[in-house]
Amino acid sequence: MGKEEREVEELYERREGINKFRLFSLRVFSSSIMVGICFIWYYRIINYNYRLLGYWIGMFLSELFFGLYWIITQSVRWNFIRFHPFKQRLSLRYEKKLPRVDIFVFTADPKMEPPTLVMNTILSAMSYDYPSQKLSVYLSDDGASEFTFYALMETSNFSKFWIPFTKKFNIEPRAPHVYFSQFSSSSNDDDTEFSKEFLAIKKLYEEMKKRIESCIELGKISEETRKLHKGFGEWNFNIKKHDHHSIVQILIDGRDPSSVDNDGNQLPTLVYMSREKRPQWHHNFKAGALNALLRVSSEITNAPLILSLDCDMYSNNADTIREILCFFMDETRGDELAFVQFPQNYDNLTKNDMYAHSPPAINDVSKEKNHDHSDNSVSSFVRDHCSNEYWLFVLCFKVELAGVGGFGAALYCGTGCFHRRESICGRKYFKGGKFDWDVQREKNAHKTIEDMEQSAKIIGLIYGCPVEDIVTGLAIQCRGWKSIYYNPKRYAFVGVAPTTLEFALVQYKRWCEGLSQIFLSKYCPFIYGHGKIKLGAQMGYCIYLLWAPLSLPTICYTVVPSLCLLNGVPLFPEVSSPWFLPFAYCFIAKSVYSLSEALIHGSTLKAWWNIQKMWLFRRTSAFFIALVDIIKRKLGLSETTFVLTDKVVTEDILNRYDEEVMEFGSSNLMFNILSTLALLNLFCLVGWVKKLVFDFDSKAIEQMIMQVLLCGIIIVVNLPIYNALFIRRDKGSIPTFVMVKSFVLASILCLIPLY
Ligand SMILES: O=c1ccn([C@@H]2O[C@H](COP(=O)(O)OP(=O)(O)O[C@H]3O[C@H](CO)[C@@H](O)[C@H](O)[C@H]3O)[C@@H](O)[C@H]2O)c(=O)[nH]1
Ligand SMILES: [Mn+2]
Repeated sequence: MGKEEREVEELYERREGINKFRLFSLRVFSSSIMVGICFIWYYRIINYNYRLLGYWIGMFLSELFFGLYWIITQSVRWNFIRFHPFKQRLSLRYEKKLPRVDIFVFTADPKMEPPTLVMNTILSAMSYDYPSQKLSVYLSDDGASEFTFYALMETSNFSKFWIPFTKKFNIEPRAPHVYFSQFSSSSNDDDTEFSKEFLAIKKLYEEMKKRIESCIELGKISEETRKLHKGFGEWNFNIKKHDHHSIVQILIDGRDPSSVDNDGNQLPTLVYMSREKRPQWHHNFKAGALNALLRVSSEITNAPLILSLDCDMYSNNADTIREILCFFMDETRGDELAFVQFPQNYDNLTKNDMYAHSPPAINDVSKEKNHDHSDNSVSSFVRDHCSNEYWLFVLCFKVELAGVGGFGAALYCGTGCFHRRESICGRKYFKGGKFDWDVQREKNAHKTIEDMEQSAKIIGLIYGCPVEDIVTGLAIQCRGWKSIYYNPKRYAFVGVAPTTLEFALVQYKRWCEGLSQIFLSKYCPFIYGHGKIKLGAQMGYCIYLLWAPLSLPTICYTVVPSLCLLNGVPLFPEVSSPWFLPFAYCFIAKSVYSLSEALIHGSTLKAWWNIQKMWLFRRTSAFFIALVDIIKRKLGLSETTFVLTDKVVTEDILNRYDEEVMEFGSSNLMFNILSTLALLNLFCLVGWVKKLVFDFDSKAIEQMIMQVLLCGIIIVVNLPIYNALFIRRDKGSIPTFVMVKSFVLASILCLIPLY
């Protein structure tokens, strides 16, 4: 048994005992919450309130929705699968037969996504620890920017130095910018071979960066530079971002024996593409770009495996391709696998992850003892019915994604995903269909670069794949394929998370909108997936697809109890009543456990708090606006948009981000909603206290205690908003007219009589 296999074995043994006990106690706990929920429903029904019919219905529907949603989220909590690749076995058995891999990188705007950022991703992709002649990197540029093309040309030259350097010294990560910022100097031993080469390559990189940046600053590319590559000729025509012909430029031809790096090794193929766009055609955003690259790459390299990456997602582990091949080439289960999705990780998170981009990850290995190494496959596949993170069910992304993965139906999330070309291009899976990794390139063997560029431009008008990432993944699964969610200890890909609250919410709004569209379309997992994927997986999908309607009960719960508090109407049982117990139990049990698990996993109290806070903000603002937009689109009043996440911000904003001060400095409608809700709750609690001072009534306190607590918690969650409204004076505070609007709105809501 090799070292890596032994390690896995040991981990399994250690967990065995704990696991059984934990599984049992988790089931008991889950059931107890379910009982609590049923009591809450029952309480609400028997306490029918005809005087406040509207509010009563609101509360009842909210509690019903929360309860049902909770059941749906349970589907993914018992069913984890851990995957373990055995790279040594792979190399021993298949080193000669490794398949070719095409890597797609997407960029859309040279201002919001600076070319140097994109080039770091490209360079990390070019230097995978994998035979270069089997690797091709494609850049799709939806910005149709000459600067991006120029940057790619510079990159193709720099890669001749960079790739051999990374491989010779086996460095990580292989994105030069990140690498140099992590290892700023090699000062201690100044004349080793490494430090000499380190300094030389660093200098080369910095020079290249300077050339690219000064060119962008200048706003044009000099005539001398333009002479260096025929590709610049494409920009001799009138090119606008959304109105231009198709551009395909092969910067490095992997077949050409003279395309070698400084050590004489073959370079990977490198291609620039900007698909044709016309104002009258819908370009379908990133999905359109992906389809265009599918067609272009099928003409040029046609590799059986595809990795798609956002421009800011650099590769953080040079072994990743070999690891996922252990799954794809697995002798027993490999043939049914369509894609392997990695989680999104970020390297610009603050200490307590202020915007809750990345909840705690699954990082332990536990399982039942039914794993099987005896089949001697190149990967091991372990079913695991619970995980430490079970309790983080205050909507922990990674638990849920891993849980859906447990049904063999991991979601395709758009980036950091390896696809089998066949499956993404629409083929159905059929049992026993053996797959040939050795697809020949002979189709193109005798073509010149020019021929290939020409034919690649005209291929494929057909939209084989539906527009959305998630829906594409679902469709693939419904064609019989399986997928894996793989979360290795060392991050495979690392990207840039939004650094302002606005962008953080805008991103969620876009996701939420797309996801709900799926639910309402013919792709609704319960209908489309019926009989094709497991019920658990259908429910797993719906955890996300139901985000938009989730906004309504949440808003109801932040508004109605508080307004009723102000008007002296009790909505919940009083403390001395036995009905108080289920409410208190559900709330406290969930919070205490999620908190303690977060702490056990090395997360901070503040980080846990930030997760709770951000989910309230997302649900009440982003998801609500998304819901409104969905309804508008259904009525034909608006169109789908894709608001790109800005990857650069001013220094001012960055400083506040590093200090974990929330950034509101914009008049986005979402901030209106957030501050209105915050003020409303403040007014209600203050109004109630005022009444109490004038007219003390201990019965009223007892009846209202739950509403007071709820209102109080909402106020505490909203502290950063009051701060941004009244105290802060920097550019990140809430603009005055947003404040005035919210103030007026909250006051009106408070003044309306309940009945
Ligand atoms: O018309 C477009 C719009 C976007 N992109 C690219 O798509 C990627 C994602 O865009 P970004 O603004 O960074 O959005 P995020 O919210 O960070 O992206 C997440 O959400 C998207 C779906 O909403 C997924 O496609 C992404 O993979 C996922 O990382 C970037 O590389 C863009 O260059 C295009 O190529 N063309
Ligand atoms: Mn992004």
